[in-house]
Order: sequence, then structure tokens, then C-alpha cells
Amino acid sequence: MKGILFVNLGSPDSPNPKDVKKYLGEFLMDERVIDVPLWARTLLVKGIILNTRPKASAAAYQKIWWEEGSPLIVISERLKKKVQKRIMYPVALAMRYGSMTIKKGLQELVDKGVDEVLLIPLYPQFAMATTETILVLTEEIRKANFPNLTITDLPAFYNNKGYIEVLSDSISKHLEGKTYDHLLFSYHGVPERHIFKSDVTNSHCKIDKSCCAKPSSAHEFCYRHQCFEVTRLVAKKLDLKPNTFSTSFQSRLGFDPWLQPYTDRTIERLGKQGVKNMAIVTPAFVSDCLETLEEIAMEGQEIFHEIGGDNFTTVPCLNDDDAWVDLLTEWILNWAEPEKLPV
Ligand SMILES: C=CC1=C(C)c2cc3[nH]c(cc4nc(cc5[nH]c(cc1n2)c(C)c5CCC(=O)O)C(CCC(=O)O)=C4C)c(C)c3C=C
Ligand SMILES: [Fe+2]
Ligand SMILES: [Fe+2]
Repeated sequence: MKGILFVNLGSPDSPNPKDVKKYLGEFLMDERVIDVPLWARTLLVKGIILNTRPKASAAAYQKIWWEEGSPLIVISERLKKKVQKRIMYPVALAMRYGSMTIKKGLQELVDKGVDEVLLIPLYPQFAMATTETILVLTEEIRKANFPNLTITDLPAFYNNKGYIEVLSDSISKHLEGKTYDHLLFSYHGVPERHIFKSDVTNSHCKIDKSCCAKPSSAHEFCYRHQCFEVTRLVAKKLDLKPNTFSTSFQSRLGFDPWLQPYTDRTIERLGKQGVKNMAIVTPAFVSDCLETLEEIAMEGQEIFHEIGGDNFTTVPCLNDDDAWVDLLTEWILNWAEPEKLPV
């Protein structure tokens, strides 16, 4: 029987410093997130970050935590339930980090008689720190625990026509009647090094003004290209005028160069340039989470107001939007019942 496994990033079990420390420890010790040799990663994560960050991080989580739990987990659960209502195949949800493990998710499906899984990483763009780490770990778990299971993964859908339509419609719906002079597309950042490492051609990515716009086989795994494409395709769909929208990257950690321009500096720059009303959308995330609810909706807004800006509107992620649920259902059925696809 066929079954579906959604995988998202994960959250701590609670917003208390102890649980946040445990979660950050697992997350940041992933070699595809902090991609330095084990000794250096251990020194950095266990010696420095875990002694300094959990308290501040826990305080941030406390600001956005819901009665039912972490917004990212609660929203992912809602999405799963809505998709499950639309299809007969069992659907499970797992997280790359934290208590809702991929192993538990696969076990849940296997217990229901599933032997063919469609794995859906909940990220529109490919990145070594998100999709790749999910695929690698899932394969390790499959080999060790479920050798008879067949797993197919849904590739990055950043340029899928249906996805761009659903995202564009959601932006229009949320900005209807709102005044804004500039729409900022803010994506989670990654260290520049990650982009070079994922370059399958070993020569294409330059992180300059043009490489991501030139056609290349490298783009199948280029997070930077895929982010710029989402902006370009949505801007085209919404007929946004030049200079009324731009792309930036948020959540930088550490001292290495990350993808630029940085979101906080961009908000500041736009404010200084006289933008009084800005809107912001975060298409690297399909579910609202710490990075959208705290870093953008709270910190970003504060930066904008401090610089003299007036209205700061955040567009929610797709979350459990019905059009998004319908699109996921369509992709699942295309995989599960290819014989029903129009010829
Ligand atoms: C080196 C560090 C990090 C990389 C690389 C990274 C990439 C990356 N992350 C997301 C999505 C999310 N990240 C979230 C939180 C978060 N991310 C990092 C670090 C890196 N992320 C940290 C330390 C944290 C924890 C919070 C903090 O202390 O600041 C979240 C939110 C999780 C939640 O519980 O709400 C998401 C989602 C993507 C998409 C990405 C690369 C493309
Ligand atoms: Fe992150
Ligand atoms: Fe590029």
C-alpha cells in the first residue's frame, strides 16, 4: 500500500531553555547544517553556542509559543490532517530534529501496511541544510530498519506552476486593501559555502550578480537560484513593477559570509530610502515558525518602525491554506495514481 510522509524541520518540546538546548544541540550538530569537521563543530556548538544561545532562543520561542505547542508543529499537524481528509492513503508527519522522528513516522506508516512511501520535505527550495539532510537520514533509517520499504521523494517545487499560483494568490489575498510601497521576499539564509558545496558542476556558482540567472544544471540544487526564481515568478504573476520588490536572506548565524543582502539591513535600508509602508513574505517556509513570527513579524517590524517606517505587513506562510492543501493532494494523487493522469 502507498503512504505519505511529510517532513518539516522540527521545534523544541517546550520553550524552556533545557528543551531548547537539547533541540539546538541535535540541529546544529548536523554536519549538513554546520558543515565543518566534527572536532570544530563540537567545539563551536557544545563549547560556545549551547552555552550562550539557548536562553535567548528560549525567550524568543516563549514569545511565539501557542497553547497547543510550537506553531511550526501545530500548523504542520493541521496540514497533515487536512490532506488526510482528502485521500485514502495513510499520511504521517515527522520532523528532522526533535521528538517526532522520521523513524517514528515511517513506523507509523509501516504499521498501517504501507510499503511504498512518498516523502515530502516541506521546503519549496532544495538546500543541503534542509532537504538533503532529510533525504540522507531517511535513507539511513530505511536501510537499517525498513529494508523492504520503497521511498520516493518529491523534488523541490520552487518553480512548479501550481505552487507559484497558490503562493501568488495567498500574497494577493493577504495584501488586499493594504498599503505597501515595497514587497520584500525574505528567505532563510545559508552560508555561501553551502551553495558552492551543492554545485554539481563544481564551477557554475559564483554568488555574483549573474550566475543564478544563467541557465545551468547546477540550479537543480542551488538554493540561491531557487529563491531568486520564486521571487521572479511571483513578481511576474502579480505583475509587480521593478523597484517595488526585492529579495533578501534572514537568520544569519556566526561570522562566515551568508547569502546577501541580509533581511535586517534591507529593512533598514528601505526605511532610510523613504519607504513608509512595506510588506514582507517568507517563501522559504511553508509553515509559520520562530523565524517568521518572531524574527520577521516582531524584530523586523521593530527595525522598520525605529527607522521611521509606518506600516509593516507580514504575509503568513501557506500553512494549512485550502488551495495549498489541494495542490499537495494533487501532487500526491499524481504519484499514487499515475494511470489517472491525462495523456
Ligand atoms: C548554521 C545554521 C543554520 C542553517 C544553515 C539553517 C538553514 C535553514 N533553516 C531553515 C528553516 C528554519 N530554521 C529555523 C530555526 C533555526 N535555524 C538555525 C540555524 C540554521 N538554519 C537556528 C539556530 C534556529 C533556531 C532558532 C534560533 O536560535 O535562532 C526554523 C524555525 C524552527 C521553529 O521551531 O520554529 C526554521 C523553519 C531553512 C529553510 C534553512 C535553509 C534553507
Ligand atoms: Fe534555520
Ligand atoms: Fe548561481
